[in-house]
Amino acid sequence: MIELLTPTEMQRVDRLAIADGSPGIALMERAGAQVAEAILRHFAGARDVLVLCGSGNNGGDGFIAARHLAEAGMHVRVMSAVAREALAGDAALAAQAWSAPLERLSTDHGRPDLIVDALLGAGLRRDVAGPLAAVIDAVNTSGSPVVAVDLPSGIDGATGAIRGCAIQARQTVTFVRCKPGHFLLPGRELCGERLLFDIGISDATVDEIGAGTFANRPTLWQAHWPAIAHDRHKYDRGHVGVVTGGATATGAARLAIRGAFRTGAGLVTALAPAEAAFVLAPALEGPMLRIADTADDLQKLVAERKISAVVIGPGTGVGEGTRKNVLGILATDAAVVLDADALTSFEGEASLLLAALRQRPRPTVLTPHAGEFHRLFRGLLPDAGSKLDLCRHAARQANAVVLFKGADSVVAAPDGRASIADNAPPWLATAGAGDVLTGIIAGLLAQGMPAFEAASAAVWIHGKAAADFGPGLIAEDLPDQLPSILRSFVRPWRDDDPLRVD
Ligand SMILES: NC(=O)C1=CN([C@@H]2O[C@H](COP(=O)(O)OP(=O)(O)OC[C@H]3O[C@@H](n4cnc5c(N)ncnc54)[C@H](OP(=O)(O)O)[C@@H]3O)[C@@H](O)[C@H]2O)[C@@H](O)CC1
Ligand SMILES: [K+]
Repeated sequence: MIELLTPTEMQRVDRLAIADGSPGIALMERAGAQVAEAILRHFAGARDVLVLCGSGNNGGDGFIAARHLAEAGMHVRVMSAVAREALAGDAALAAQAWSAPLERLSTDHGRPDLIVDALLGAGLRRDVAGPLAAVIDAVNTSGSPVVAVDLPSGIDGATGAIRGCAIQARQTVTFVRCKPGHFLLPGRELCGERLLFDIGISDATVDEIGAGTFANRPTLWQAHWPAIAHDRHKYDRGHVGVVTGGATATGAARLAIRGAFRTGAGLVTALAPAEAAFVLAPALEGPMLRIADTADDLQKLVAERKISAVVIGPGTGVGEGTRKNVLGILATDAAVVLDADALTSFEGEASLLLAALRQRPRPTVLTPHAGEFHRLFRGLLPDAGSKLDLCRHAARQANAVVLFKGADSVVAAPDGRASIADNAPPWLATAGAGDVLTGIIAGLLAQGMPAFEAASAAVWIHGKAAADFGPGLIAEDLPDQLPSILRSFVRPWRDDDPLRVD
């Protein structure tokens, strides 16, 4: 269930399911029943429930949930945005089955134990304003917990944006598949806890849509996890090169080095300017050190040392030197991760970078945070668009995998696939965490994992490492969290494994 469907894709799935013989009202009956079941399970103590129903099918789900909750003994009031006669289709059928009176939608809610938000779901088409906005405001200030049906009203299911104003829910009950708006901020925050229910639409029906957006979960990428065969030596496990800054700026590269090493690269080499050698040498034990003062030196080392993946950017400085080094590295056969200064050095000269990327056949991952993303791609992408849309455009333009970092990190590939992560805790926003991330990506690329999967896996592992550690995390803690996470991806043991001793 890792596909994320936009409201438009969801409507297509809906139509396919109906054409295959599941009547719309049957789907709505199951959706409404699931909402009621979730409420009975999670808000069992609620007595007075207020259900707010909109004019479309989201409201239809609300009428059905109201019926089930009343049958279960709760005291239920229903407010409707329109009169019964003004409802159409399945929503009209659902309202008919609610025999108690309908109140007119107003801000006069009292203080119910629970409010069910069935005002707007996948059919949100414009910004919320006027009386409906006043109702949403009243709900948000009422102090009553809210269960949202499908989406918190006012959240755009495709983008996670607040359209005018939106409900802050305690829990959101959605159906079939989550939507990008459940994962992208601020939508994710307004959903509260997210519950996903099956309403009888088969995976085969969802497959027909050919979704290209996925929740970033191990099931998305674990089939590509690098296998560790016992007959391999360290050279077969990939060689990561990390370009470092000068004598006073080697910390970021050292974090990347540790991330790459812990991720399982067989060899890691610091590629450092001569002035940094005496600072770096005592700080490296397993990783090696080679001197590279120019782009030529870097190219030679990559070829001679058979370096399979290079990180460049953390701490390397913004300017001509880094620009030349990046272009030199991009001309090699190594997989490349471009971060931080490697991206900012092309501000205003993105065409130079894009030209080099477009003719490059090897895997490349760009890892900008929001500031770096907008600086690099300014003027090259549409003015408006969600983080997901912009990241996809950027990946196509750059012919590279783009990882747009943040609390809702998006990874997009040039072929249109994208993943959205939701597992990064707030304390992961700490200096140097991004440097470790570049090392994890390079460590996976060096071991042969494809770029989209490697970047997505690295984001998930990075978030999990931070969540496992907990508050108080500093970037230096992240690499040491990796072994316990990676253990779960090692291939299962076999009884006939010659090296197995238990
Ligand atoms: N997919 C599934 O599998 C299933 C989906 N189901 C459910 O159906 C829901 C989708 O239903 P939907 O398409 O009828 O849209 P919905 O969210 O009710 O909104 C449309 C109404 O809102 C109105 N409206 C729009 N924007 C507005 C605004 N800014 N401010 C004010 N009004 C606004 C719009 O009015 P109009 O634009 O016509 O003026 C129209 O009347 C989905 O979220 C899920 O809950 C389940 O029942 C079964 C299985
Ligand atoms: K809703």
